[in-house]
Amino acid sequence: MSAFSEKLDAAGVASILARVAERRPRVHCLTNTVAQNVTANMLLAFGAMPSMAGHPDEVAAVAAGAGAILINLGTISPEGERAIPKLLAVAQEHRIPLVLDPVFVELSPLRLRLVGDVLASFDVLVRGNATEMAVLEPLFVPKRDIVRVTTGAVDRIETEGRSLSVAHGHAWMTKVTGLGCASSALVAACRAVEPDPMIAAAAALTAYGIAGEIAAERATGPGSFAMHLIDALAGLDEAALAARMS
Ligand SMILES: Nc1ncnc2c1ncn2[C@@H]1O[C@H](COP(=O)(O)OP(=O)(O)OP(=O)(O)O)[C@@H](O)[C@H]1O
Ligand SMILES: Cc1ncsc1CCO
Ligand SMILES: [Mg+2]
Repeated sequence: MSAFSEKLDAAGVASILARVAERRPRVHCLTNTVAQNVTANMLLAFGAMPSMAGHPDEVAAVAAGAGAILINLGTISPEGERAIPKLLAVAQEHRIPLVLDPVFVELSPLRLRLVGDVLASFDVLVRGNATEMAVLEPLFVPKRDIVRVTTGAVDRIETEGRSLSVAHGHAWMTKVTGLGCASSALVAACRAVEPDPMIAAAAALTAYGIAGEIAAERATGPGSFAMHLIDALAGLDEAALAARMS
């Protein structure tokens, strides 16, 4: 069956951003040591609230009140490995949506096993780059209803029978570490306020990509781009979205 291709307009993106700004959802992030800071700052610029606790004996308590949970395997440690089943249990118990970022799953059997554990869980969306998502293709075959988000020059958002694409962003987004990890956190923030995970992912990546385009016009290289990206995301409004989505 061919996927029905959908489109989200500026008003649709703006309404999800407005919900984030109004409800300020907390996104609990079990994420890597490289991307923690940029992820937390990007969530704040977006109007969401980051929490990054990772101790396996407290992570369930901290995550229990979150609007969404992000699991990122980038620098997975033995402690992080112990925290993952706690997060899956709390997500299940409190019906908290999950976003999985399978960083470098192509590099180790441990990561592939952990991805399998997370995919067996309730309401999970996967966001990775093209290499990561290609490696996971066999795991998705029996679970076609999982929402799969593959980022790159054009982001593809897919699930059984539906697809969306987002063609915004700038190549400098690949020259600052952790900006993919931060995109997964923004998807989680939108998922916290939007029940349709496909629309949530499209809104987050459209806003992020347009902020990237605005930042690139103000920056002189990857370093200043990172700073301007945070500012542009914080200043995004419906007029700026509409001007670049037409
Ligand atoms: N060539 C490009 N042009 C425009 N935008 C891009 C390009 N490549 C990536 N992006 C954007 O950059 C963001 C991060 O995507 P990317 O696929 O680079 O993540 P990643 O590989 O997981 O990154 P990292 O591992 O460094 O965190 C996405 O919002 C995506 O749309
Ligand atoms: C460089 C790097 N190594 C592990 S996680 C990470 C951040 C980008 O995914
Ligand atoms: Mg990545």
